[in-house]
Amino acid sequence: MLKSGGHIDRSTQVITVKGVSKSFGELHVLRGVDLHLFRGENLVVLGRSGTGKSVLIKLISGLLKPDTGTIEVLGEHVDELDEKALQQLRLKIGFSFQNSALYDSMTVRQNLEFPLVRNKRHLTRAEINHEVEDVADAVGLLHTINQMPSELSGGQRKRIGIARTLILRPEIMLYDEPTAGLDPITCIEINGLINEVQEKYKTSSIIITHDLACAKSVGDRIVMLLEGRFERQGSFDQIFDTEDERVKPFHDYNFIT
Ligand SMILES: Nc1ncnc2c1ncn2[C@@H]1O[C@H](COP(=O)(O)OP(=O)(O)OP(=O)(O)O)[C@@H](O)[C@H]1O
Repeated sequence: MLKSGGHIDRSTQVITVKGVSKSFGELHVLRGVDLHLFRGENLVVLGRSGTGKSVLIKLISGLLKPDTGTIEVLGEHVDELDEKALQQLRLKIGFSFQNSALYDSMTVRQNLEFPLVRNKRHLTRAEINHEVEDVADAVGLLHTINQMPSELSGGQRKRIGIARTLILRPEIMLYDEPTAGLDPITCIEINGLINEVQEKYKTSSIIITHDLACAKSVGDRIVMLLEGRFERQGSFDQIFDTEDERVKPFHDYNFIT
């Protein structure tokens, strides 16, 4: 299904990265990158392994500081915030990371309510139950709520991980390799879920991936990180309509038609 893009507010940028460089010793990972995310948009960041996609996410969430440049998230200059202000800002950002595992000793319900109990202490038990059931339903797994994570499939665990992130109603979602390690059918389901989340929760998202099927399915716009810079941006077809020898093998390798 083609995305309409009708939900995107192009007059508001929820993330603005300007002239950001980041090196580790002699390794120049990002070399003056500019990037923006519009409100309501799904932006895919494509790049080969080791090109700096995770570094970019860490810079946006204030876990790393840039060597040069500025990063604005929801109107705040991330690189100027102290730890307390950063923590407040991070509550508005949902992180779906590859290693954001569920707690094995807790039920699905307990996993989902954990962020609420920790961050929204004024909520009543009834309100917590309502929120938990709402997000479990949104990811299509209300029926698993009393199960243990070990009883779920890999795709179901991923969905519950996303639901746990959604429970704090983040304005921004950052997905790091959402389809990594999943079979093709489950990948399609997760891509569908990312689009449903965008619509239902009005999130603005950055999706980091090297899965082109994922990029094609979820991306309203795609940027490609090449040699420390965003060399290409546009729709999926625009990105790959090139004779650039650094881009073509990427496409061929993924066998996307
Ligand atoms: N804290 C750090 N200290 C030193 N080097 C780092 C640090 N963080 C990242 N790097 C290096 O920066 C480069 C980019 O890393 P990054 O994790 O962003 O890659 P990536 O594009 O996310 O790759 P992958 O798709 O494999 O996860 C790598 O060479 C990595 O070793």
